[in-house]
Amino acid sequence: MSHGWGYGPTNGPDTWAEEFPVANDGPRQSPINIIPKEAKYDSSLKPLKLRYDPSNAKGILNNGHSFQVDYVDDTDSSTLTGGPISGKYRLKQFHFHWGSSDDRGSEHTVNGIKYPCELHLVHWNTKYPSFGEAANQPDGLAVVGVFLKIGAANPRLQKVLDALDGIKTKGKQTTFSNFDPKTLLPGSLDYWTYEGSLTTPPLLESVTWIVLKEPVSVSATQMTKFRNLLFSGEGENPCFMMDNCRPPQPLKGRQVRASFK
Ligand SMILES: COc1ccc(/C(C)=C/C(=O)O)cc1
Ligand SMILES: [Zn+2]
Repeated sequence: MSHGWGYGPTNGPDTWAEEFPVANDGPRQSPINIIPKEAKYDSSLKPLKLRYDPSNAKGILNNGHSFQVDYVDDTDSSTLTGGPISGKYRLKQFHFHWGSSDDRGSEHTVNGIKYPCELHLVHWNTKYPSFGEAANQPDGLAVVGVFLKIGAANPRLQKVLDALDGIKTKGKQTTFSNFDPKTLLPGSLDYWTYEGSLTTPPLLESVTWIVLKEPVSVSATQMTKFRNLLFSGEGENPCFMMDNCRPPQPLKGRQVRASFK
């Protein structure tokens, strides 16, 4: 039976370096703790431009580590431009990381503070022929991170949360159509940016991170729906999906820039 990486006591983030040495040796691992006072305002940073076609949404999948909403990415109809990046990056998927309680769950932290959940919108650089090729390039990926903070129920999340009952176990997927992920973003697109990596194996150091300063809301009841997913497959011992978050990694001299004063 494949052991495989995960978030448990025997296969969690502290064990990943056994199969993926970059976990410990890499100079640009993610996530990180963001210290706003140490971020440098960069007036050359452009505003983010996110243009998504809702009809590109194609499915929702429980991948055994999180769930992801996948997008058709064979044209430039859902793209990220501007911000710290050059050129055009296509939306591939979005997914979340969350905790077992409302005091933890995000991967990035701000002054050491954890949010209960973090959304990642994954994009790839169209100067490369595919996501797979781009994922192996230092400027191949751009991930927009959005913190979720406990508050009023977020109606923008509901369509995603209502789909989770259909993908409870690892490997399950259903169609998921007509969804604009721009509706998940906060009012302000102010961001911090730094050069980092995927936060799950293979932990490729190909990500320009764009972490939004302003969180969006999620209610405690909505958070229970995330935690009702299973890491485990149908017919396996049930293991509820939570704390699927890698802790912050050493900054190793990297500069975090801010798009705002
Ligand atoms: C092996 O294929 C992979 C594709 C995507 C990813 C991502 C997007 C990881 C992350 O979000 O940290 C990993 C593997
Ligand atoms: Zn992620």
